[in-house]
Amino acid sequence: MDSIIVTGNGPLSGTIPIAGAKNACLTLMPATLLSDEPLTLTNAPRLSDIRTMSALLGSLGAEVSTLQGGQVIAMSSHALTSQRAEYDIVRKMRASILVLGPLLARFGHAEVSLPGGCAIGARPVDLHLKALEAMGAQLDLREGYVHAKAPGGLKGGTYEFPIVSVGATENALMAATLAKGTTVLKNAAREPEIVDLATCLRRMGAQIEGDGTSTITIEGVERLHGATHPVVTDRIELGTYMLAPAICGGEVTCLGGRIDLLQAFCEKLDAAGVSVTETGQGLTVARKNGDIRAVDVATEPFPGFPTDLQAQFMALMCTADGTSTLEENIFENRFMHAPELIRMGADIDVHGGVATVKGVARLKGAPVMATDLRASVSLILAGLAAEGETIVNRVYHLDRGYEHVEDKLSAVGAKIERVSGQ
Ligand SMILES: CC(=O)N[C@H]1[C@@H](OP(=O)(O)OP(=O)(O)OC[C@H]2O[C@@H](n3ccc(=O)[nH]c3=O)[C@H](O)[C@@H]2O)O[C@H](CO)[C@@H](O)[C@@H]1O
Ligand SMILES: C=C(OP(=O)(O)O)C(=O)O
Repeated sequence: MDSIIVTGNGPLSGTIPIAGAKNACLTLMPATLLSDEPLTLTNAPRLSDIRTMSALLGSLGAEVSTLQGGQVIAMSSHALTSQRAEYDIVRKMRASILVLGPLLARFGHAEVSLPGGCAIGARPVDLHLKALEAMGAQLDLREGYVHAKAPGGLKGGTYEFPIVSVGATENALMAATLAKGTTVLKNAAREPEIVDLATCLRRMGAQIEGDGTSTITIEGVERLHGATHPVVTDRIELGTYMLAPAICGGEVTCLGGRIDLLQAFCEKLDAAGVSVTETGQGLTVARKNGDIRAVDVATEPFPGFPTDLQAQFMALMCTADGTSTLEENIFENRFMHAPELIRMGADIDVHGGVATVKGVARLKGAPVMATDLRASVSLILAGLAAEGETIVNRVYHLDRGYEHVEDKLSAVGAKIERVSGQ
């Protein structure tokens, strides 16, 4: 297993290119199942999760080829051989459940393994299923699989999500594009990845209105056609790299970054004493006057502060001036980075969904264990600011969501290297 070794060595300077969004690409790829014509994605990120989704689509008989080093993904589902997503692949990645809606909508039946929980929470898929049932799907859970049928096809319906779910909104949105009649999704997720999916589906001929608001209306069409679509910028990768100069000083421009992708996060950075300037190139980030102030944060669905940046923001708060509270409202177990940050000298107290962080003068390097994707990168950020060497183990979590992290950070002056394990 590979490890990443980070040695804190002062201010950073330069540019970091931000990739296309993992979480957009993972829902855009299953959209290919809705059509027998090719779907091509450009600006795709080069990540292990994307390879897992390619393998899943391949197991269904889709043709998936990657071009330009992985930045272009060309897919075709004209000769699908299976509508069954097997546990062996699904268990590797929860986003696999996103093939359910498209398969059911196009073929009238599908079997998809239930993904199971993961380190950050139980993460049920009940809302995905209820939204599909509102479109007439008949569902049966047997032997760990969802067996879904829609004899005669899905029919438009109205479904109000009891809580905001990104994945359930995506599954329902994709399914509704081929349902007969009108579907209205209420209390829908508003994340930029939902807007990106709707934009791509419209390019494929879907009729969708209201994406980006909490009510999405979809008029079903007979068939969707091929399209080429550029994946939206990864706002979580963007926010992560914006925190690098905030944590160790200097000035970094994140190429392709936009404030509207991360408004709530940028406001918290501003309150903490970090300036963010939007230019034609992207976002330029630097400390305003050297000091970082403690700032309270509560995670919320978009447009609120993203849960996927909570761990990284905690790394910043570890050496802030004062005490901050970080409230996690999306996942029940998303503070696993806290004990590892404590090993690096942080002062953090976790009670239920709230972490209280008292800023310390300096973190100290230590061997630490990555427990999930965003926890992993928070330890790297902490390592950039720490005295001495931090060794982050189990970096396979990191490779799910960050391409070439060591190259991107080295390019702005960080001392970071990957060490291959056996
Ligand atoms: C691949 C992808 O895009 N992943 C993102 C997506 O995950 P994902 O789509 O899985 O997250 P959701 O928005 O669905 O989850 C929000 C909350 O709803 C709960 N829930 C969800 C579905 C359901 O059927 N029942 C239910 O109870 C979840 O357990 C969680 O507590 O949005 C999350 C919230 O922004 C991000 O952290 C993930 O990075
Ligand atoms: C939680 C995340 O991803 P996933 O939903 O794929 O587990 C994430 O990207 O931070």
